[in-house]
Amino acid sequence: MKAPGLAVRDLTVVLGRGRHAAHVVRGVSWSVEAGRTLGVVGESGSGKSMTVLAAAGLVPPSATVTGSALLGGEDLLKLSERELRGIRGRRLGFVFQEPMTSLNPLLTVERQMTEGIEEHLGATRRAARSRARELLDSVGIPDPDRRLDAYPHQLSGGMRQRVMIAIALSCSPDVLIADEPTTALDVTTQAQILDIVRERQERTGMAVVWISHDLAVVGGLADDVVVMYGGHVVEQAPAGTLHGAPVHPYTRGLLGARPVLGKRRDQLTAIPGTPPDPRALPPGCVFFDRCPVKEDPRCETEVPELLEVGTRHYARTFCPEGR
Ligand SMILES: Nc1ncnc2c1ncn2[C@@H]1O[C@H](COP(=O)(O)OP(=O)(O)OP(=O)(O)O)[C@@H](O)[C@H]1O
Repeated sequence: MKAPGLAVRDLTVVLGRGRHAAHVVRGVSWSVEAGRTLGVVGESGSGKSMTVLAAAGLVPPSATVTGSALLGGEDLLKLSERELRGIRGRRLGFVFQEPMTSLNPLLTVERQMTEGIEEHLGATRRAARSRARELLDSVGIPDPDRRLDAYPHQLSGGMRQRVMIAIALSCSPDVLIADEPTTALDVTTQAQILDIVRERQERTGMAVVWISHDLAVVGGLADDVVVMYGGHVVEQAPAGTLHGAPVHPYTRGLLGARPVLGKRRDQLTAIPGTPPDPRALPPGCVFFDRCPVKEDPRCETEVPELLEVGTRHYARTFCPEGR
């Protein structure tokens, strides 16, 4: 049977209440099928992480979440915490940017890896250790037996991230959620980690949601890309379309800010200004303050809808460019 993908539908996350409520995810819909990769890009604070955390029931207690998050036919938002615990780590694997915050510094690599394998797959301690050894080997960790007995601080950053990936893959999840997993790593380790995920995906048909602030990284590995800004999806398209024919002024800005050969990152022209405060969103287009176009009288007063602008291509703007 084909493994199920993940779909979020009209997902909204509000943190806090009343006048100070922060609207951090606003009616977000996307889906990723088995064997496919969805890239989610946007600047820091655009709501990328909160969307997937909400889908997995990992939001702060002050959060109100509405909409749905379907894993196969099952709406994760309707499940109890206990049911979700059985799904996280087993059917949904997570890898975060900084493994030091996700790994427990007091437990050996072995313990952190075998816990989930024992709990979710019902393996014995011995079988779990053997599986953990295989997994470390499969993510390119040399001398896995020695690493199993190590504590996280005894490993390099790249190795810790490989351990995180091994843990995320340990129960063969239907969906891997990779939240900026390679941002802190050198380019060679980044490429190796992308390869590990891709190879696993080809073998098992796992769906992948790859979150990044870097459109160039995501463009190279995703089938489809969602661009988020101020809690909204502002553009969504197959990766090739998004790179070749972006229409939202924000996406066009992001692509302009992409590093090019021979240019250092700090020489790039970033989009001037800062993203909106989710506690005080503008009444019109969420990108209004920073938009170099804003030529439609509605830009300042009306929130544009996400409309179809091409084949499987959607944009939320009154000022589509480059068409
Ligand atoms: N635990 C929290 N408590 C309060 N506010 C939060 C919490 N986590 C995130 N936020 C806020 O929610 C908004 C969306 O954050 P989110 O982490 O989803 O953004 P992001 O696009 O993933 O950014 P980054 O790339 O920095 O992770 C931001 O304004 C952030 O400040």
